[in-house]
Amino acid sequence: MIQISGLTFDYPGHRALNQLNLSVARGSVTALVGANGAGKTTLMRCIAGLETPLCGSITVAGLNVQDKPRAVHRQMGYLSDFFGLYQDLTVAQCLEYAAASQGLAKEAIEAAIHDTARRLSLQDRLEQKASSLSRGLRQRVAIGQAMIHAPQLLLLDEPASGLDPEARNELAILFKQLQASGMTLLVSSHILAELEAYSSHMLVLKDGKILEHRALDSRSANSRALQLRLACPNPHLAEILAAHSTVVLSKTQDHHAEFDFSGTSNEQAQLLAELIQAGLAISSFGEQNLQQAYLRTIKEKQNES
Ligand SMILES: Nc1ncnc2c1ncn2[C@@H]1O[C@H](COP(=O)(O)OP(=O)(O)OP(=O)(O)O)[C@@H](O)[C@H]1O
Repeated sequence: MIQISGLTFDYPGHRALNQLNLSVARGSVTALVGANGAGKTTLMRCIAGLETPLCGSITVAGLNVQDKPRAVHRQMGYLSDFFGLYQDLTVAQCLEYAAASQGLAKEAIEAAIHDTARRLSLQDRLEQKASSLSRGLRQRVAIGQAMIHAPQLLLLDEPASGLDPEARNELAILFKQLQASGMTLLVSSHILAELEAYSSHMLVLKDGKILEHRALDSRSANSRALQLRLACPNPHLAEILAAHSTVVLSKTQDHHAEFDFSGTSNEQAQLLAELIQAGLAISSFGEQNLQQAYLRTIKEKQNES
């Protein structure tokens, strides 16, 4: 869906993106993560055709973003990290405005408003003014504006910032529904637990470069990152784990280990049984979450450089 080759972007006196190469698969949901200033917003703005790179090329659905920005915009929705709504417009008017500016035919607009409102559970709010909406509802209207033209690709910059846990959960459910309907999503956030609920891939940026881009779905990966925690420390933990040919250790302490495991779920269950049999008092055993995977990536790459 997105192909990027040799992308470099400079702000005056600062290189924000440095020779990025990237391919984002159709139908994926990619969590775009990285520290403040890593280049996430700049990357999204370049993909959205809102910035002109120094060099490199970006194509979306086979269309070159610089050559055919309007055609690309028809395939794409973009929610900026600082979006605004016209306060005096009702929700229906906000959606109508977005539909018209996306070039939807007049006769298609009414249906698009109702379809979008239904998907975002905004049907009961259509006549309410934007100024009277809660933060979560405003966010949903802004997402509605970005997707009213049924784009193939949705770029969302910090879509959950400022939302309460319930609204975040609703957003995660929505993103899963959008993915199920065939949409490709690129979503940036600092809250990794939230991205984990719906992401299929993780793209880590650091200082304008890609640190890692990989699938999160362990069912499609050859190996998965597991972690184990002990109720009582055991000085032989590393030794016991290392005896298994399916295990490649990445970090061990007396009470905690992180490792890559290559094997089926049955073999994983077998490993757990053998570790318990070996006398380890295991209090938790399972896949690393996104936050742990992210911190591990950052650490590994730091050690490499
Ligand atoms: N208009 C600008 N002029 C100069 N430098 C800028 C400008 N906008 C961003 N930068 C710099 O470019 C780098 C990348 O910024 P960007 O906003 O893309 O990062 P980010 O990963 O989205 O950060 P955050 O998580 O804080 O939103 C940062 O070092 C930032 O200071």
